[in-house]
This record gives sequence, structure tokens and C-alpha cells, in this order.
Amino acid sequence: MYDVKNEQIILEHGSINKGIIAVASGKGGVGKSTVTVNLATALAKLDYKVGIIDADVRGFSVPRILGVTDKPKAVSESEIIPPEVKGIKVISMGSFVGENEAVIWRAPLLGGALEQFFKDVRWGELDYLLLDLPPGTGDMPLNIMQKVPHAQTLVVTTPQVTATKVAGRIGAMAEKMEHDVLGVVENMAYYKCQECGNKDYIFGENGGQNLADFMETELLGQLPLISEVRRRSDSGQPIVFDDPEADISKEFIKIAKKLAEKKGGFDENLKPLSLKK
Ligand SMILES: Nc1ncnc2c1ncn2[C@@H]1O[C@H](COP(=O)(O)OP(=O)(O)OP(=O)(O)O)[C@@H](O)[C@H]1O
Repeated sequence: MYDVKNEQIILEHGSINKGIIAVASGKGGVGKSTVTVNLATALAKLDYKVGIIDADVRGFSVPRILGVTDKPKAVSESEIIPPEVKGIKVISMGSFVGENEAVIWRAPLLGGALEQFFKDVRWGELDYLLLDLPPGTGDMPLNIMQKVPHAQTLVVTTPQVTATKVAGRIGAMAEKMEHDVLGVVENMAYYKCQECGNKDYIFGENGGQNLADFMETELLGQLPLISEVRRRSDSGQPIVFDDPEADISKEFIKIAKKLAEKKGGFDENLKPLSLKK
């Protein structure tokens, strides 16, 4: 699927210099795709070259959130030019099937699609490749994590005990796969009253921190619940791109800076799994 040389990922049509970030969540609907797209946007704002693979092949939503309208272009049987939106190259199953079509392929075929996304897409030189994983700890995310041993896991959770407990299993899964865990992002952490500025911890307090402690990792940031995020995501205008001065955008940029400060480079002793092997 790819090689590792001089601490760089060498792809068929490109390279990755700094990191592959697998964005994971224990439960669905906690904002994993919203975080993926806004973090990618924040990294791009910091002048990093960023790509996204929407690996949530059954429940893809990256194209809608990022506002992808162009289709990938095939230049040959084994080379695809990905759409580039807001400075981010992106490939998603959503670019190949309609938004309302169900993807009914079974796991091995979906795994094949992921491999093609790595191999056949003309990524060019990237600093970061973000993988928006399917939610949960089932076969699909496990399969992807196994295939891409150089990915580091970023866990997105909401503060409820039910969500953080399930997210804790991601840590166990990452440990089993020997993936580094980059940290925890707590989404929908609180609602800030527009009039009085008071914070209401609707889904409970300290869930993200407790999860980070449990996983022996860092709480990278706490993102508020604001309707503007939902509105802008629905219309393909991620808030970090559209309103970089908003509090939540600043928090995304803070998280992106923390990620960028982490040690880069890839272990040459690990090998990606290929379906063909
Ligand atoms: N901080 C936030 N404030 C308000 N709305 C949010 C926030 N984060 C996400 N949302 C909204 O919550 C919904 C779910 O978000 P998203 O699709 O990113 O979740 P997900 O975890 O990727 O879901 P799944 O993987 O199950 O498809 C979306 O409508 C999104 O706009």
C-alpha cells in the first residue's frame, strides 16, 4: 500500500511527511467528521499540506461538511486526481456514489476501497493525511487501523459517561494495534450563553479529561456546542474556514498546533498490511 523511507511515507503518487491521523470515536454522532474536517482546515491554515481520506465508507459525510462538489478525475486505471477544496485534498466513497445511496459492500471490499484510496490517488506531497474512521470498535475501524500501522489515533468524544466509556475501548483497540494515541478531543463540551457568557455543561463535566486520564493521554481541547457549527457544516462551510475568529475555531487551531508539535516521522520497521499479502 505504501513504503516508509527516511521517516517518510512514500505513496504510489505522493508522500506524507509528518503524520497520518486516524480520527476515531466510540459512538456515532459525537462529531468525529466535523472534528476531522475542521482540524484539517486548521492545519491547512497553519500552512501544512493536508489530505483527508473519508474512511467512513458506509456513513461518509466529509464531502458535505467540506463542501466538495467536484468529482475525482481518473487519469489512468491506477491514478486518480482528488478534488481539492479549501486547500485540502479529499477522497471519499461519497465521491463515487450518490449521497442517498447505501453502500452495501462487505468489509473486505470496503478494505479494498481504502487501499485504492492510498495507492491510486495522486496525493502529491502531504504533511498530514487525516483518516475519518467509521465510528465504534467494530470490524471496519479495526481493519483500517490494522492496515495502516503508521497512523496515530485521535479520539473524539462527547462528555457523557456513556460516550466516554465506549470511547475508552478505542484506546484498548489502539493499544492492541500498537498505534500511538495522540490525545482526546471533547466535543459538545458545553453551551455558552450568548447573553450572560455562563457555560452550561449540558452533557456533564470532565468526561473528556476522565477519558484522557483513563487512556493515559492528553486532553487536547474542549469544543463548545454551537448551532453555527451544525449550520455551517450542513452547507459545506466548516467554521474554521468561514469564521476563524470564533472561539471554537481558535480551539481547533490550538488543537492543530498541539498536534503539529508532536514528534513526526514514521517507524521503518512497521509494515502496512495489504489485501494481496
Ligand atoms: N460542536 C458542535 N456544535 C454543534 N453541532 C455539532 C458540533 N459538532 C458536531 N455537530 C453536529 O452534530 C452532528 C453529528 O456530527 P458528525 O457527523 O460530525 O458526527 P460523527 O461522529 O462523524 O457521526 P458518524 O460517524 O456517526 O456519522 C452534525 O449535524 C454536526 O453538524
